Amino acid sequence: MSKLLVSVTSVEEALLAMEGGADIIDMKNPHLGALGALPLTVVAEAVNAINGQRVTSATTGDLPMQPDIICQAVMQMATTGVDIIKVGFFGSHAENASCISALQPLIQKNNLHVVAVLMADMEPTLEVVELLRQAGFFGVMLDTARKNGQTLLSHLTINQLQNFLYLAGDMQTGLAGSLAIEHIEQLLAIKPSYIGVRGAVCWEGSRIAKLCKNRVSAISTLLYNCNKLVENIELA
Ligand SMILES: O=C[C@H](O)COP(=O)(O)O
Repeated sequence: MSKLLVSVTSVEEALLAMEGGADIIDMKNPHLGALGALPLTVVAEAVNAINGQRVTSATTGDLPMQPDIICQAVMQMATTGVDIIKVGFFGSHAENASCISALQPLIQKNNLHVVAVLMADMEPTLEVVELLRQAGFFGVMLDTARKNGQTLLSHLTINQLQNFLYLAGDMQTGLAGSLAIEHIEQLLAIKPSYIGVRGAVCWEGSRIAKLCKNRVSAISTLLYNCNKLVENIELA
């Protein structure tokens, strides 16, 4: 069963997303980029408001791929009590690899659940997925760095996405990148752990507009029905 991750910008939106049926409440500031970070105080308040009723995650920002900067951002975000910390990998393979090596001991020592976000529109190398697995990352997801009307599926085919999920092995997997309601069915057929959305659940489909609870409910219901369909096809 694939789950629904919804990115929110405030405590108010976190509660609306939960009421609308989101499984993972993801704290993010879309005004500051693809993975813009919210202030730690806002993340901590939202985590308290959700109070264990849903899994929470938060992004550390569109940061330069420098190990000290990335490690510091992760440790700061960990102080909020959020369940999952999402780190964007925006660099070359070598830069990404050095940040993964630096994060490995932090993840192990502090038992952190870190999800790496790879950018489908920045030609990520698939070798990085194996490095993440070996370093003890909790998960890996694909998103798009440029929110310019193109979607995840403008950059990768379903077969390429399926290969990505296969390479992730037992890590959690997420697919995102300006996804809309019409993408859900084909993506659920390849069974990622979760689908991530922001723009699709905001007024007028704009990721910087306010979150709309009815849109969250619509996608959540669609996800439920598609999951059931996939299950029934497998049983038949
Ligand atoms: O983590 C998921 C994202 O917030 C996706 O944002 P988007 O749907 O606006 O590309």
